[in-house]
Amino acid sequence: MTAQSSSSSRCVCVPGPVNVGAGPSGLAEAACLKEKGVPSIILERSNCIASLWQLKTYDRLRLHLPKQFCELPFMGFPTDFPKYPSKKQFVEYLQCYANKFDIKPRFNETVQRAEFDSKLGLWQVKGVAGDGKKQITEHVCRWLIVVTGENAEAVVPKIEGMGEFGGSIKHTSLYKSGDEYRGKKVLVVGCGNSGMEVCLDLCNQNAKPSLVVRDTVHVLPREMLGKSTFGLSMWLLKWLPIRFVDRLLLIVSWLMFGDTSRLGLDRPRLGPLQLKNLSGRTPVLDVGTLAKIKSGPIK
Ligand SMILES: NC(=O)C1=CN([C@@H]2O[C@H](COP(=O)(O)OP(=O)(O)OC[C@H]3O[C@@H](n4cnc5c(N)ncnc54)[C@H](OP(=O)(O)O)[C@@H]3O)[C@@H](O)[C@H]2O)C=CC1
Ligand SMILES: O=C(O)C(=O)Cc1c[nH]c2ccccc12
Repeated sequence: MTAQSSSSSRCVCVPGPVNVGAGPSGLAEAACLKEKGVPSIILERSNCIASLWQLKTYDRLRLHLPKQFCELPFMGFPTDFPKYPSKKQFVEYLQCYANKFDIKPRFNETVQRAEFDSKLGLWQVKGVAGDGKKQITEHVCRWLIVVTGENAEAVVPKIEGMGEFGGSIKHTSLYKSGDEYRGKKVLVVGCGNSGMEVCLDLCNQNAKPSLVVRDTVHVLPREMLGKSTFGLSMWLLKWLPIRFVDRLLLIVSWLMFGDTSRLGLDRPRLGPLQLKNLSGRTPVLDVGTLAKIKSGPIK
């Protein structure tokens, strides 16, 4: 026990790895370990699995890639799910997955610190649970696996005049639907997959969105010739060099969209797949936004 009466602390030895994060990757990895007979625990700061999906995404979200590319090991999506499952379906799938592999994360426990003792060859992982009455658990283990994802923290840029701005400013992680913006003018900052889709949603709910684009961007159709652009790209990469596949993607995109720079969307010099490989920047998969930019409702 610590000196403070408002907090308690204990130490537990974990026979296998400690995983931080109960998102899709954390669940997949815990299931793989279980299949090999390795016990592990998951510490999750939120109160549910896949918290980003459940709590911080907009209503109209669907997978952008066909379901066969998004399934976790040892368990496919139900056959009656559509090609591009909805957020609700994806979460339902993850819940079934956790049940099937009997994965029970320790919810509401935030990892605050992890230190490796090189003499003992052990990690000491500090998990803090509870609001007022803090329960501190020091997990001692040989392996620590951080599975906290790429997009867990919202980034809100500091923009001059933000403080004096009379309207509301919202990060996409808090955006649910364009319903509350009906009839209003909305400036969407950022033209990644979220920004582009939020614009479309706003437009469909009769708001008046304008999109800020600060840099170049590759917008590709979600499907080409009836095949998913992602699937087609991966298949072509088996036979052709990446530069050639990029060429093909850009030619088909040009045939489908025309010259996107006429809409204010200049393309990077590198092709979409090369850019993804070199910088991690993901191409935007269009689900109807470009047509609305072209026809006028999105500025
Ligand atoms: N259905 C699906 O499967 C979906 C998947 N996603 C995925 O989720 C991940 C996160 O996507 P997303 O939320 O779009 O975030 P991203 O990081 O992909 O995009 C953020 C965008 O905001 C721009 N930006 C950042 N700061 C500023 C600023 N101060 N002024 C102007 N522009 C700015 C960035 O520009 P710059 O490039 O210049 O930095 C970039 O274009 C991605 O991997 C995406 O593919 C997202 C939505 C739907
Ligand atoms: O949506 C994402 O986050 C992706 O990673 C999608 C993606 C990665 N590489 C690609 C190549 C072609 C089309 C989509 C993708």
